Amino acid sequence: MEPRLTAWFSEFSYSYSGVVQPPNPHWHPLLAALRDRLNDLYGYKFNSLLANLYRDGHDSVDWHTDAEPALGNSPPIASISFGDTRNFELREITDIKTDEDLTYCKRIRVPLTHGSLLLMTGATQHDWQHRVPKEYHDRSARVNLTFRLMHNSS
Ligand SMILES: O=C(O)CCC(=O)C(=O)O
Ligand SMILES: [Fe+2]
Repeated sequence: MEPRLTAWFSEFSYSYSGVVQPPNPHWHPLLAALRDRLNDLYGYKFNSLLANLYRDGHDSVDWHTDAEPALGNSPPIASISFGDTRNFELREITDIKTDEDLTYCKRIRVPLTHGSLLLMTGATQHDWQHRVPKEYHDRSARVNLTFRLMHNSS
């Protein structure tokens, strides 16, 4: 699923892909300021953050949806990137069940550059999977902040 390093900030715990992140309410002031700014801008109530460090081009996260029950239906996720550019890929999984069928599904590739903000809302987590694939070119470190809205402890 991933080689990458992660840190979790939330009053709630978070379980995904067999990983359990315990509650960690010790927000760094800069991260809390970013969270509050996003909430002011978009009217969401982001209360949690999964921070990801891709150390180089060998770090990655495989195809997944962020559809944990504690995120509720149609979860909003705001993703801010710093450091080296990495490709963020989406593939549509509507009505598709097998890996074989996924060969010909609709795909989108977005290079996420330093300072970029990507918002995933609506049915994105229901209808699409996403990943950050390994790169075969040299890549230096990239930090990605995914702000999430947890409804209860999972
Ligand atoms: O690194 C990214 O841009 C995406 C990270 C991601 O999908 C996740 O942490 O759930
Ligand atoms: Fe994700």
